Amino acid sequence: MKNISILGSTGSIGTQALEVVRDNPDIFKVSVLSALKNAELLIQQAKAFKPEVVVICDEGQYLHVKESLSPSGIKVLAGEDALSEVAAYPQSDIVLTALMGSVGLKPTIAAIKAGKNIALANKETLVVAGEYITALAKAHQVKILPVDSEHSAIFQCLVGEEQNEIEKIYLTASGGPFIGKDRNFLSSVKKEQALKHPNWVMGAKITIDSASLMNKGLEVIEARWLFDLDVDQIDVIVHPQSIIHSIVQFNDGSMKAQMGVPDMKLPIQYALNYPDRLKNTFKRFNFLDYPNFSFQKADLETFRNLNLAFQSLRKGGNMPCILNAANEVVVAAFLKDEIGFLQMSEVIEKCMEEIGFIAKPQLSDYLETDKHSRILAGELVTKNIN
Ligand SMILES: NC(=O)C1=CN([C@@H]2O[C@H](COP(=O)(O)OP(=O)(O)OC[C@H]3O[C@@H](n4cnc5c(N)ncnc54)[C@H](OP(=O)(O)O)[C@@H]3O)[C@@H](O)[C@H]2O)C=CC1
Ligand SMILES: CC(=O)[C@@H](O)[C@H](O)COP(=O)(O)O
Ligand SMILES: [Mn+2]
Repeated sequence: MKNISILGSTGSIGTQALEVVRDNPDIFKVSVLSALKNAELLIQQAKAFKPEVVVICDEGQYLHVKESLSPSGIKVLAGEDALSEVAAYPQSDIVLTALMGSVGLKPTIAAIKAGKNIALANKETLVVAGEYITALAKAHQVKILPVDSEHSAIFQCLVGEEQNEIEKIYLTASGGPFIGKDRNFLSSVKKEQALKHPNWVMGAKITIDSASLMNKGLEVIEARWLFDLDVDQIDVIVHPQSIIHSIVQFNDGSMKAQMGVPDMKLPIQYALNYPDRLKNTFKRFNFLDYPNFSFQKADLETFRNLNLAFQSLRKGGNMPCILNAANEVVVAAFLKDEIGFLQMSEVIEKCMEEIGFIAKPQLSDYLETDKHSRILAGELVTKNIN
């Protein structure tokens, strides 16, 4: 039996992970669940899956969750710091980081230090501090098992290829809802349009990131650290069907791709039960449903975020951390109709120009950079509103 902690259990990845657990009661048991503010769903999940402890980060809802769960004997903790406490929960074998944003960094560090393997959905952690996290995982001999569909694809392609050299990888991108659109069109798009991802149903933040191609930018940085690649070994190819989840090209030119219908339950299940595959009833791919696969170049002129992410990775140091923090602020602002779609890149670029560059950041530098970039991005958003 594998004991799983799910940080962010009420979100898109968290709820799908619980479906995987529900379908495999002899294999998985839940130790920890957490939510930011969705107390009702957290209570419902706790009653159904009977973890030992739950965290409600919004402290104002602590009493409600505590009272609702008191007959069950489930321990209830509140506040963001409690995430790091439960990430190190002794009974758990693996921590699924399904939190949204750089808030995932500290609990991931706590889990690694406690020797837990990480099923990593929270890509922002590797974007912010990839060098630090991968070195820490190595030092503590813990595995970082990718959940992100593209990285799970690469990871699966690399099984049995440990001795072989990767020439490059291709991360596939759907292109999002605005594929083929120009900047004139993008200047007036609203969140309702941006939230309509063509192939995946996901949380709001990552869905906006997909629409702006920032998601692919974050994934390029995530791949650099997960697979120890040079930035020039990572390419993005737009594949609107999202069937081929990503591709590895080896040094003999041979390419391996992993494919299947878009369904995050598969990479979640693969990470949680790695290295063994589990039989399931997920929808199977049918070639005849897809007579045409297509591929195209990513439009980096129109979708500047992807370019900014590449630039940040080339520059290194705390630059991806600046990019990520600014992006989290502008996406939240766009979701509140406070700024336009194209202005998101403008604010991020300004933060990358103005926040102090640190070539070799320590953990404290990442935390400070995250804070400063958020403040500046917030000011730039406010200036834009007034
Ligand atoms: N959804 C997907 O298909 C994919 C997601 N990912 C990555 O996985 C991560 C999660 O994505 P997704 O599930 O879509 O996101 P959601 O927004 O659907 O869920 C986020 C979860 O984290 C909690 N949460 C959000 N903010 C905070 C915070 N500040 N403090 C504590 N808890 C918080 C939410 O609680 P509450 O519900 O109470 O708000 C919820 O449980 C992201 O990093 C995303 O990029 C990667 C690949 C695919
Ligand atoms: C499901 C998943 O892994 C997402 O990150 C997905 O890749 C988003 O799609 P695009 O960013 O390619 O539009
Ligand atoms: Mn992805």
